[in-house]
Amino acid sequence: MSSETASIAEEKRGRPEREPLFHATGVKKHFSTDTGLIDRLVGDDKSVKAVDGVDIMVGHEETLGLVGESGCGKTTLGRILSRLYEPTNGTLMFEGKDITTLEGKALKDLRKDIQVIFQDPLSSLNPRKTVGEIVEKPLTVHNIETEQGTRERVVELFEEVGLRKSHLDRYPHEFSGGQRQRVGIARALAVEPKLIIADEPVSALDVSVQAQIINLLKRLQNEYGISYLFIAHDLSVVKHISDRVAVMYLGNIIETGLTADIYGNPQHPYTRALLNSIPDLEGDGSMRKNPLSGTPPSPIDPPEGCPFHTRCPEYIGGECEGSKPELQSVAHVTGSIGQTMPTDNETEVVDDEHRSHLASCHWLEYSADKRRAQDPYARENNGAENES
Ligand SMILES: Nc1ncnc2c1ncn2[C@@H]1O[C@H](COP(=O)(O)OP(=O)(O)OP(=O)(O)O)[C@@H](O)[C@H]1O
Repeated sequence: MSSETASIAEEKRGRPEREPLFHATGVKKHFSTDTGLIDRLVGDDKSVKAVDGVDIMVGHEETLGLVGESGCGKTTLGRILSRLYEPTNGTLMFEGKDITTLEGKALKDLRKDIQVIFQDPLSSLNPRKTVGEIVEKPLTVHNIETEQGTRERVVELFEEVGLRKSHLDRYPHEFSGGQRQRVGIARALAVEPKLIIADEPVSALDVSVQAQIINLLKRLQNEYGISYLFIAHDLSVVKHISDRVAVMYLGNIIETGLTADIYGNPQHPYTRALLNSIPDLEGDGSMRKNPLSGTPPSPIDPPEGCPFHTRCPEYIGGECEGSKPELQSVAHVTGSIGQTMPTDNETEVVDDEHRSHLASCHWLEYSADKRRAQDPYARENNGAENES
């Protein structure tokens, strides 16, 4: 780490900010479909409800993992947060400022703070440019002057991400998938962003290369003080990198919490079923009890009430089909499963049936989230726990 990057992380840590880095509320993205005149006249809403009312926070220097089955809206949400898509509804607050409708120079400046890394770096790297030119471009676009000069800064960025100076004049197709992802990371890092939205950044890579990229992202987080929204369908990868996890289903966040809580003590039936769908690799490799079955309903016509009720193993009838549950803050779960069920910041003892009912009907947000997301020092305080 250069002294320059060390000071970036130190400067970010020293700021007395208490609000989350990113706080989005009531976010919706409804894609219109080509409906006929009659549908439009009778007001039949055939839009794709890709994101359907999401509240989400990302804290300073933290990694929030975003998981859920294919088509649940992860990419759409990531694109809204990075302002690549306009939200249909909702408010996006970044560092306490409303960025929902930024345009022109203000939006260009925001792009410096929020960068995106894509799953397929080949399609996001210009094939006609050398990788050196690709990494240099954001420095020139944003008029970023560095002490050592642009070319030397590009060399330094290459070294930061594990590439060599001799790679500078090669083209993207001359690299392996892992190396291309490193180029994508160097390009994002060039502008020293505060938040990187990483959309399935390792999904296309071999397992050993995945681990290298994850370790690289963690190291850069420590050096530069970056936050990540890490989108992935692979729950094992998310577990390794995330401080907190948000679980998404059919355009909604249905549970968020510290990684250890989500994986060790999931409360929502969907989270439990999703985790049960990972083969038990420490056992005999078989599926666990009650894995997910079926496929999600269409986001054009999501079910009334709890969107998961059509597949929920804990479905209890009419109540699940009533009003759509709200994400609720609940006390941190400390007991073993079934002994306690948190409700509205209180912990009360309930029987198993009541527990299932509550878990089915209330979407859960551990109150520990809020402490963490509002505390810029939380990562340092909790870092040791996460590494064990
Ligand atoms: N531009 C679009 N127009 C219409 N529908 C869209 C558009 N983009 C996404 N969708 C739909 O919105 C829903 C959410 O898609 P999205 O790609 O955000 O999900 P995802 O969780 O990222 O899925 P995956 O893991 O497969 O990438 C899907 O039903 C998808 O078909």
